[in-house]
Amino acid sequence: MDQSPFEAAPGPAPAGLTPMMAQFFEIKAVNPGYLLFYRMGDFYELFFEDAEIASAALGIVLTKRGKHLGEDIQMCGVPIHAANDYLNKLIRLGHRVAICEQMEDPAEAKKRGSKSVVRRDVVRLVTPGTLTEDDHLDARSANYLAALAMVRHGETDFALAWADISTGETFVSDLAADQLGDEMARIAPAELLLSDATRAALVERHLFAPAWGGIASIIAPELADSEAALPLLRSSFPSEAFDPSALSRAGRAALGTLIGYVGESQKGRSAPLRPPLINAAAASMAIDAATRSSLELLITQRGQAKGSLRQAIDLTVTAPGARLLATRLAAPLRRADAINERLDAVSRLVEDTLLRGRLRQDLKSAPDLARALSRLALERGGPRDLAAIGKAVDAALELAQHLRAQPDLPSILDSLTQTLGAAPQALASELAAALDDELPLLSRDGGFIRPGYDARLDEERALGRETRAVVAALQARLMDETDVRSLKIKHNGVLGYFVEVPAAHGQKLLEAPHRETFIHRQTLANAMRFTTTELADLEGRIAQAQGAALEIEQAIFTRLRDETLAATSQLQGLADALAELDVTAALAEVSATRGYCRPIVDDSLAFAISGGRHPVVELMVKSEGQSFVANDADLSGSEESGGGSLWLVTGPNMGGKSTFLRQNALIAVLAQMGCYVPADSAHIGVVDRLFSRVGASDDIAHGRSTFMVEMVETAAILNRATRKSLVVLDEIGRGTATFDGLSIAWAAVEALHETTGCRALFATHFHELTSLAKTLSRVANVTMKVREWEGEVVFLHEVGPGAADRSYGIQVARLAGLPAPVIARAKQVLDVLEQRSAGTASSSQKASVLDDLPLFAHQPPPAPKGKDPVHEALDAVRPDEMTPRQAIDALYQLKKLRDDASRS
Ligand SMILES: Nc1ncnc2c1ncn2[C@@H]1O[C@H](COP(=O)(O)OP(=O)(O)OP(=O)(O)O)[C@@H](O)[C@H]1O
Repeated sequence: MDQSPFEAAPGPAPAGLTPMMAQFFEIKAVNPGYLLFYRMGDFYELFFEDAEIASAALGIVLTKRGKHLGEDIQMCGVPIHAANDYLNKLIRLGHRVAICEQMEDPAEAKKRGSKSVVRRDVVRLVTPGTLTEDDHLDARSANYLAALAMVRHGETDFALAWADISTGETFVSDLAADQLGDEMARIAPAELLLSDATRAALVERHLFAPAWGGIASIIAPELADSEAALPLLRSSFPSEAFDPSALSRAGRAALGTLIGYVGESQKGRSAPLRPPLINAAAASMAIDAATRSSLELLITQRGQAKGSLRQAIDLTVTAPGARLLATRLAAPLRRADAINERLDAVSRLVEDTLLRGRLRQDLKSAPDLARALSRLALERGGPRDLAAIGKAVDAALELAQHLRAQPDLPSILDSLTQTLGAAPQALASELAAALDDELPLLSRDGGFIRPGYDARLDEERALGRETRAVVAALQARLMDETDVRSLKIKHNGVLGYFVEVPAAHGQKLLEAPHRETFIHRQTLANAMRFTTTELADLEGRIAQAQGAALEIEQAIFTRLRDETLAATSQLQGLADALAELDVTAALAEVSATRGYCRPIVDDSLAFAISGGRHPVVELMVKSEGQSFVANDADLSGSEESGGGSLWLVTGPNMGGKSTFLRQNALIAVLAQMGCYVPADSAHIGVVDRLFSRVGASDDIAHGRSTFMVEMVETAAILNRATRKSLVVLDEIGRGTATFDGLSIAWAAVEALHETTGCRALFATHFHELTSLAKTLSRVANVTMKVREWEGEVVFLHEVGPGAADRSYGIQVARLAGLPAPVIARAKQVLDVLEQRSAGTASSSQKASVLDDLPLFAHQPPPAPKGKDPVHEALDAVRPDEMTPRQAIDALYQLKKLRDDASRS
């Protein structure tokens, strides 16, 4: 884990150093934990250990530069023009970088004396959570910096503040200890700030997830002081809409930490953070980390986007739209009215294909307004960012026009129309008038202001052009005077303007009379270069005109940037509206083109899906030219009946159990994020918490076996699920001995039914469990149907009532390519085992088949039914009739019986 610059006090620089090294050490000391990119001319150079780390990480050469305390100084460097790529690589590898620039022209430094060092300072700390450049960011994902604070006494233990400084979105939420993991999984920050004390407390309470270690930055405790945070928060969010004193102490501390860190990393430039949204988490469906991973909402369990729900339904056409879609997918709503409002908007665009198409077409031309704005605010933006803002405003106005022409828009579309229609047209017109068609990335490159926009600029440019014409005239004159037809006036970065003649003519210019005019500069193999006083003078004038033009352009850029930033909050609102319209239209597109239906969402305990499909597997199966088999599910219940229903799903491996389980959980997620669902019809009572454990895997890296993981997760479900929750569980208890597993599964089903009353799907290979349907009123058995054909098993992927009588594991093993002799032997063993459990195998049969298999031969017999011997002995005890001696004997006898029983 890295330290941040807040932690260590600057140490003294070692004595006997060159002035430059002294400067290096001084700067390095105030930025511990960062690789120092030390600007030297056209390079960033790294020294000592930084150089070793960077050269290894970047695969660049490690060299030496001078000595320090008798040892070689290790050094490596990256050229300025490629620095962004290298920076990107280092950040991705988990390093943090301090960018140290030259703060003055080397000529200035020289004026102070030949030994004086160019002034340098760190202008920016680059960390995973504080990135803003497009090169460093995934356009379609948010990049959150989070800060976690803890107060020991108070109503809430923890608070989390998080922000994406590339867009300005800011949030703060009070959290109870058991919500921490869920929220961190939802937000998935790139960097987490917390104090050492907070980390220690989390570790002690087993709340510090191992994955957080890789993103944590430890900050000094002062930074997390809730009282010191108040004035900082007031000055950072002057808007009246936000009152920091309304936050909890932990909330203030978390947000204060975040703001302080952002300020420090940006070295005084202020990120355009928006007034924070408070406690937004409470409005969304709780989904814990294991459920997110099991359902593969944003990425698959292998960490890939391909195959995730997000990828399947993301038809957005803009990057901000894609980010919002991911955010909504990660946080489905839990208020029926809010969900229905979203569904109304989607529904309108599902019905109106023409409008949807037109909106999506226009949205395509809307650039990433929020990120452009953020870069401008952080003084990292260029002409292209200004142009992007102008284009986004134009697109917004166009979109508003289409929408305005529609009668009776649903409330969300109506308010989007208002916001889009109010886009600052004057600003966009100004930007369009000022900015040329082709734009450089950086304003310092100049040449981005349209001719005709600024009279003074045009004048300077004309002057530049004129002087260039004068250069051409001078070339013609010199040609005549020297009679060298091949004489040319050229320009390069080193010499500036110069006269060049082929080597054969060089001598001529070195001699009288030309040597009066031509001053020799350079001799090359086949050319000779000269200058003249007139040319030097002209060069000065050209440079001056260029400099003057650039200065005017820079001033115009600054003015346009300031005008744009003055509209920051309006533009941020506009960015939101564009993203929301994109998401709404994209969800409508998915819904309309894939045959999804609008779900009925209310506050009941309904969960009735007819013809449900898995949104991702369906695409996959169809791409292979097959059809997906739709299945119904009905887990509906009511308060009066004691809660929702529980379906026990049995069926062979590969029969489609996992797909069926997951598809129902995904349908709930889609419905509550405000999307249509892959089904013929769906009625869903809002799910407050969703739990899914399908396809549990080992967590060996963290020292937990499959079984342990499964039990920890089952415990979390049984402790946290409510009547309004949806629980989807696959094969609980399979990771341990059969009877243990069965009993745990049995008890879990009973608890879900009797205590929790949630809606649940429970897949199992323990066929014994299906008898629970006889005793528990809201438990029903369903099975994945299969057909046997010529000894082969055919999976129908169809859910029907009833329980499976066998698992077809051996058939699946054969499909998987297990060698024929192993399959044949397995069949033999299975036959005997089945007969034995049915009590029909003869002892000679058992002996002949199983003797070769010690593993099976020694399997313990099932525990005898009826009372256990300890209970029987206890029943027989008559304490009133016993002598003390007999009582002691009886006690010893009981202990022995107990020990015997536990051994057998
Ligand atoms: N409803 C369906 N329609 C068409 N194909 C399906 C359907 N359900 C599942 N499949 C196909 O069957 C494969 C196996 O499904 P799934 O993983 O759900 O089986 P399973 O019963 O959970 O198996 P296991 O118990 O081994 O985990 C899927 O990858 C998919 O290709």
